[in-house]
Amino acid sequence: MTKDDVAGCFEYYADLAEGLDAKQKAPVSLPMETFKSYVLKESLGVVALITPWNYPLLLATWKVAPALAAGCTAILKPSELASVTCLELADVCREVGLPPGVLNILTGLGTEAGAPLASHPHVDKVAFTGSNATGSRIMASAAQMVKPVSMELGGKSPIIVFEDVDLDKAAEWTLFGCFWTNGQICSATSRLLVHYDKTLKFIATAKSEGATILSGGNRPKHLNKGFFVEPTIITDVTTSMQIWREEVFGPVLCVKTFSNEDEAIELANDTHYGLGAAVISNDPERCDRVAKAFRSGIVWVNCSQPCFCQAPWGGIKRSGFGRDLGEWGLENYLSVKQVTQYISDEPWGWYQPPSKL
Ligand SMILES: NC(=O)C1=CN([C@@H]2O[C@H](COP(=O)(O)OP(=O)(O)OC[C@H]3O[C@@H](n4cnc5c(N)ncnc54)[C@H](O)[C@@H]3O)[C@@H](O)[C@H]2O)C=CC1
Ligand code: BAL
Repeated sequence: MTKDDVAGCFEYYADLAEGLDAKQKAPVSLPMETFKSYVLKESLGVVALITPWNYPLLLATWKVAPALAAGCTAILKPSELASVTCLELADVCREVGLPPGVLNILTGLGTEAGAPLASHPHVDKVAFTGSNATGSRIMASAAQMVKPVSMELGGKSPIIVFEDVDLDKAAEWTLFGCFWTNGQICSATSRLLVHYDKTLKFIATAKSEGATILSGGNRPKHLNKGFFVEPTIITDVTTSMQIWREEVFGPVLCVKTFSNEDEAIELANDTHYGLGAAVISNDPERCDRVAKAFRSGIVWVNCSQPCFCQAPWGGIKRSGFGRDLGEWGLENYLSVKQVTQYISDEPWGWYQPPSKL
């Protein structure tokens, strides 16, 4: 899946790059006829792209493709846990004729490679995807030079399942939304809010489909080595518990019940994060209401996790700011310059001409 997504993302931004020239010199309407003004979109310059270990190539591509499309020179610092595919990407870029120095890969530890890169005075912008703790450190060092940053951080995303749905479909999206790629997804919908009436049936369905209910959380018996955790579903959670509030970045789904729409929305939004959120219901008006009420950057209706490079990706609150993907991802690497011209033949008239007397 990743290779196709990577190629698709480069193709998408190649198209947007071709369209950029036509967007130059967009006129700005002014209230005075003696002036005219237009806007230039210019590359930000040298950008540092710092990326995490999950989806190492795809998440790097979400930044490299728009940065190059915007005309930036990029220094990509991949995760020290998963750098190889990014080095391969550099080889491909060289093979297809990208001029030397336009894309640079800097491997190494966060403290030894990432931190000096982020604080380097010749870096014009830092685009970061990773944990909140690292994002906060990068923001603090960038602030010393008033350097722009964009932050794609963690989440603890909710999925609300209303009582009017087909249970099998809801169960599939709920499991996919949390357990896909072992839950190592920033936007994993790991807090399930399910209407009370459906709870027992929902759990029974999940049981019949082989999920581990109220037990998981252990190392699978047949895997003695490595970092494996059974898919885990936890009920009887309170909203003050760590498991409800903090990102696990693993296959753990917390379940709470609600009795009406307002309560579901309140529980969904009761988090410092605001990346993804999902609603499952057969009532389109309710889906619209809930989509508007969610405090998040991404909303999925009757699904969870689909991701298209044409649509904006990113969060609010402590999930970050700025957007990857879509035309918004390109804007991340462009600055906006106004050019305003005085077009009248008359003098400006601030200084009165000397008296003829
Ligand atoms: N919002 C989004 O789109 C996404 C967010 N994430 C988040 O990423 C996290 C998991 O990724 P990790 O690699 O564990 O995150 P991490 O924050 O530990 O590392 C991310 C990158 O930052 C670098 N780094 C570490 N310390 C640094 C420092 N002091 N200065 C500069 N760079 C430094 C690392 O070497 C790595 O390249 C989760 O919190 C997840 O939610 C992951 C994917 C997508
Ligand atoms: N699904 C894109 C990468 C992520 O959410 O971690």
